[in-house]
Amino acid sequence: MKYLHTMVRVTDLDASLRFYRDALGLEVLRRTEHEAGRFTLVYLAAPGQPEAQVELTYNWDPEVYTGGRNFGHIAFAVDDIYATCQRLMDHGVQVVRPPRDGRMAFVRSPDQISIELLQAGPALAPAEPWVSMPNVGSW
Ligand SMILES: C[C@@H](O)C(=O)SC[C@H](NC(=O)CC[C@H](N)C(=O)O)C(=O)NCC(=O)O
Ligand code: NI
Repeated sequence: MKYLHTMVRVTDLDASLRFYRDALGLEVLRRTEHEAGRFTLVYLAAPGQPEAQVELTYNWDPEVYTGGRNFGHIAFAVDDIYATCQRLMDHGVQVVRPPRDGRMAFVRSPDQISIELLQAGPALAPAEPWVSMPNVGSW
């Protein structure tokens, strides 16, 4: 068995690409338009990790997605959690759980999907502004 992808339905594909591609740094591997089913699929992955994908599903006809607590988050290891969080903030993304411990942070996608960011290797040394940055809501 081989892990392929996690699929999330998105309400605004352009906003989601600005988040997953531009802010988070994932690369678009493939995009398919499905006229009959009236939906678009976009597959993304971390650079150099094409085997572990996020599949964005965009239904052309608007739907309301009520996410249950059963879905937790999608997690990524990052080389520098401070730089990653700064880039996300520079793209207008709120860091709901700042990396005060130099190790873990959470952000949410435009559709409120939780994204966990974990520092690869040892935690970074405590540093401002992260040390004194409060949580924002839940994740
Ligand atoms: C190609 C493979 O990775 C897929 O996931 S296609 C699965 C297929 N997706 C859709 O039909 C997308 C549009 C649909 N309206 C939806 O929102 O899912 C599918 O069978 N989806 C059903 C599901 O529960 O994922
Ligand atoms: Ni799929």
